[in-house]
Amino acid sequence: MTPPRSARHPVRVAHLGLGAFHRAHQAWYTQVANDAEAAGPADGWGIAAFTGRRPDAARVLAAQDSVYSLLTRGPSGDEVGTVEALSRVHDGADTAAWTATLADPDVAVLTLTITEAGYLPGASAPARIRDGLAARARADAGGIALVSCDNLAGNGRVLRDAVLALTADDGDLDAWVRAEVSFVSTMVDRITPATTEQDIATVRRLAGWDDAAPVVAEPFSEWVLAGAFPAGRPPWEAAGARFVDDVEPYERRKLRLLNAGHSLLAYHGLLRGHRTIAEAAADPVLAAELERLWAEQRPGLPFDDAAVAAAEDALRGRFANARIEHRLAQVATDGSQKLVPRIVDPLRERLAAGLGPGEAQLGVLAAWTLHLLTGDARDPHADALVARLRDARDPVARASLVLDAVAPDLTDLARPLAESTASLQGANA
Ligand SMILES: NC(=O)c1ccc[n+]([C@@H]2O[C@H](COP(=O)([O-])OP(=O)(O)OC[C@H]3O[C@@H](n4cnc5c(N)ncnc54)[C@H](O)[C@@H]3O)[C@@H](O)[C@H]2O)c1
Ligand SMILES: O=P(O)(O)OC[C@@H](O)[C@@H](O)[C@H](O)[C@H](O)CO
Repeated sequence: MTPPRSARHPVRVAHLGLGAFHRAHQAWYTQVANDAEAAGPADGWGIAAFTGRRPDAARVLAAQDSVYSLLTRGPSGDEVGTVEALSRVHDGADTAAWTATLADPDVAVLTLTITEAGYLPGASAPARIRDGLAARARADAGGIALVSCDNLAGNGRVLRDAVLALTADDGDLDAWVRAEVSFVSTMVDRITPATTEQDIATVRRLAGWDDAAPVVAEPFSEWVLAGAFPAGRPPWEAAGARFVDDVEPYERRKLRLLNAGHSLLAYHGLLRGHRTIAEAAADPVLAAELERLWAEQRPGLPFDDAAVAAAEDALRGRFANARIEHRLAQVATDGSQKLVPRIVDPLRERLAAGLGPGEAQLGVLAAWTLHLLTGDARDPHADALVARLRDARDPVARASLVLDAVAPDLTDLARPLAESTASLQGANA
């Protein structure tokens, strides 16, 4: 049984990448915005959400009228709410629905959660966006804001570059995109692990209906945005979103403390036999390594010491929330993409500032190397690297290959990275 909807708002937002995070974050902000305005079926902001790669999420959600439960899981209890901000869901392969949605003049915003790899040259999302924008230009449907919600530094700029790379050979479309499309940069934050069977059972008990697509998230949530919305936007500030001139300081803080910390816990934690972020964070060796990493990442953060200390303190509590089962194997995916903004950029900045490479920073790259060599890594963009690592003739050659993949300008660090990897291997033997 699906709970009856109180309203289906007109579609004014499109979304690509119908994963857990979209449902716990942007859809929840939209829900709160609609609630705050007491929006009815004729107004408010409905979302048409498209899957990124597989149709599964759309199938399951369509069977329950796109309504689902959000289980907010604090350190000492659960709260369940119903989200009905999705007005309709689609298989991303449905190109007719996609182009019709983007060509709709009522659609003012396209949000994206397509993972870091989704922006690489050759990925499908930028081409789909180009096709959608071409349909919008043909329909003369006016400006639109594209809002990347992926964990990338300068995500608005990265998206703009990826889209413009595909419009360059079509002068009219290129000029239209440059004039009409706003690429909004964002910092997004809410720890949202993949939903488990156990979560589905918990929601069944708490919500009282058989939700096949609930999503679980921590209570903490943050969204900071910079950029124009030429056709308007939901009043997301009702749920705490902040609109600023420059999102970069917030992005840096998040990527270099939270996400870098996650990567450290994931690669070291898996080598030490842990399964979740909370388990790894409770390991005294890793807790100390995390503090060391945060100290090394500190120089590039544009906040005063008190603000950084407050962010770190909040993170200690968030990582320790053992009721959020955030699997290290999930966090460890796609390291070849994630490690650049999280670890390599801050490491590079340390070197530029005349500081030595951070030992904990090198330690994360060392742990990633050993993770790749286990053969368990899920990172399609590193498959060739894994094969070459296995064939490498010695540890320094191996470290050079790793650096070449994520930091080709830093191959001088091959020897210290090889030493770090050897010592980690010894410690975990
Ligand atoms: N989960 C979180 O805590 C969290 C927090 C902040 C930001 N994010 C961002 O959101 C992204 C998705 O996280 P999630 O938890 O929803 O993961 P998920 O696995 O639940 O969903 C991933 C979504 O991305 C789509 N996708 C994957 N690869 C793609 C590609 N190459 N092109 C287009 N679409 C693709 C999938 O189809 C799916 O819809 C993350 O990669 C991250 O950048 C997640
Ligand atoms: O989402 P990913 O896979 O890029 O990274 C894993 C986690 O670090 C990430 O999802 C965090 O939990 C999230 O960024 C918190 O807001």
